[in-house]
Amino acid sequence: MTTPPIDRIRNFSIVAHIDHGKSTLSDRLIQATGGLSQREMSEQVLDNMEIEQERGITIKAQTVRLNYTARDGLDYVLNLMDTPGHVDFAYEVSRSLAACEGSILVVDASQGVEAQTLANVYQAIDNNHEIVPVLNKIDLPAAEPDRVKAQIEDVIGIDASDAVLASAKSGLGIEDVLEAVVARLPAPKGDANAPLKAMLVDAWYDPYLGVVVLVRVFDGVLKTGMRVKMMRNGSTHLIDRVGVFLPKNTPVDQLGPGEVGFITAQIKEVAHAAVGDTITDEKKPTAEPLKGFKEVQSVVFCGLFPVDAADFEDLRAAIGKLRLNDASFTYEMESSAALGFGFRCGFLGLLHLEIIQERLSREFNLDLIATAPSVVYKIKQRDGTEIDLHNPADLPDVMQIESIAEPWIKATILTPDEYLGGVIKLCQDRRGIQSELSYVGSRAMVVYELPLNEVVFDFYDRLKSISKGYASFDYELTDYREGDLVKMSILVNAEPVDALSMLVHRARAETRGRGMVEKMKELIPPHLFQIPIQAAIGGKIIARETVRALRKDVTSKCYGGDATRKKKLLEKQKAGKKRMRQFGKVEIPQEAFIAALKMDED
Ligand SMILES: Nc1nc2c(ncn2[C@@H]2O[C@H](COP(=O)(O)OP(=O)(O)OP(=O)(O)O)[C@@H](O)[C@H]2O)c(=O)[nH]1
Repeated sequence: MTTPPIDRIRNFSIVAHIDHGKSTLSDRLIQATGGLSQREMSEQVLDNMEIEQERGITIKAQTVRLNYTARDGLDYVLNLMDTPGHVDFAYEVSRSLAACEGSILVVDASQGVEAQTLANVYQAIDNNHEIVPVLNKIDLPAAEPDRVKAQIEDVIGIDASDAVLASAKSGLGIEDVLEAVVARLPAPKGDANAPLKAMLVDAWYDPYLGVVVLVRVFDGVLKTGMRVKMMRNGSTHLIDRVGVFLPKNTPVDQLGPGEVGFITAQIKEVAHAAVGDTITDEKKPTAEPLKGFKEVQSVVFCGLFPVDAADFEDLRAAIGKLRLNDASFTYEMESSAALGFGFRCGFLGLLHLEIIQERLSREFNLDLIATAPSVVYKIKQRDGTEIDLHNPADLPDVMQIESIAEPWIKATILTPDEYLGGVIKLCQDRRGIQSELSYVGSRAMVVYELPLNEVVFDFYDRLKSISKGYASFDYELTDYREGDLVKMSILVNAEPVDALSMLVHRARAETRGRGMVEKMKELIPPHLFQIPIQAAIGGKIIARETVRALRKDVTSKCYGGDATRKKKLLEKQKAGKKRMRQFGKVEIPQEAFIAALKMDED
């Protein structure tokens, strides 16, 4: 395969809200350009991780090279860069966008513009992208292309008069999309004779190829046998393979300016290939790296402990494996008085946390207890030092603390008008400060400043239930603000359960404390003695419930002497016990840890 002339290359990504049809459209584009047979089409190609398919969301950016003969009779190479749709992976989105010259904006013609559409399309505009709006799902009776066109112009401020009408499902308008990419998106620019300058767009571990690095070449040429240097960490590597995805990986001789493809270079760990880094020729390096490299930082932390302490080594191995393929996930060992040995893990956001947790239990068969998710607090101490606190259990003595600051976000929520009241109440309850309220057709758009701490627990679930699933939500971190934050402990039978301690705002402590002890009361089974459950700030009890004493004997239900039935019940009880945790004299079921953190606030 030879290098295409640069003016016949188009690099583009697709930005869309979840469910508006990005994956279906991508598959159609691949099919229409001959990359896939009908049979291969039956499985969506770009979303290839099991959880991605189940949840229908895209996590890792992938890319495909499409060979397209346009209506002008010329052959083009179109590189479609897939981007993750969720805010947790915003940095990966921004790198993918920086590797392209244009975007297709997919909007569901029956739904219209959503919060994530806005966030993603503004990012594309910031990257100077030319944007082709595509109204998808026009096969639906509820499709209103004219209204949605007007909405795109109103809200986003881009010309939508020549938006492409398409149905990724029926295949309608797919060729128009390809023609629009060729005609309306600019070709890349670059100098083949300049020193190599390529962007590391993504990296992942492949069981056959090892660490695979997705690159976009800006200047110069990448070839097998070259020694390259990662400009940021200074490491050098011998390139042993250069290729493109068609979508199957296919070797090529070289990648020139404007091209997108992959390399392998016997890199040991994905963590050694930092997204956003500049790759150059070791012998003839470029003078300046590409700008905008950013270290990805964990935003949400939580502890993960095996339910059965004997599984600790398995957990260590599983976490190590996941980390091989996900450099944005961090961990270190942690020990808890209540839960024994486990790991303190850092995530990009809540969805990322849930995905990792789910993979650990599903792919590695581990029963885990997750502690309350926590954000990173900045603590100023009286002696003038500052610390970043990842774990509420490590909070220094109050006497040493000068102030505590917490991260705040700017949240954009779009909701049908009838749920606006509920949405506003939720934001107010979570210490939100309203900064904008406007209408986009019949939908309201509210922008709130919110403490991230109030969002990490169950904000998203609450928002979905208040709006019957119709509200959409997006956020970005803005700043750190000092707050009146206190550490709340939960005591079960007078013993603090460290895994449940958390920092809360003083004004919210009582509500949250009461919610937690009520939930715990429902979930802790009666024992032979009564069990007080308390929430406390320092020595002060702010909420209390009691689990009444009861003799628990499951076999009392079977009168008569059926010995096998009795034995079965006892076995069941034993299996149930394995999912319990012993705290002093009290056993707490695993679900209680998660449920205690979810609040009903109606
Ligand atoms: N009626 C109709 N349904 C469509 C069309 N395109 C996609 N869908 C359906 O809409 C749903 C979402 O489509 P996806 O392609 O998975 O959406 P997505 O935007 O990739 O979602 P993420 O991967 O989460 O970003 C699926 O059930 C599709 O079958 C279309 O043109 N018409």
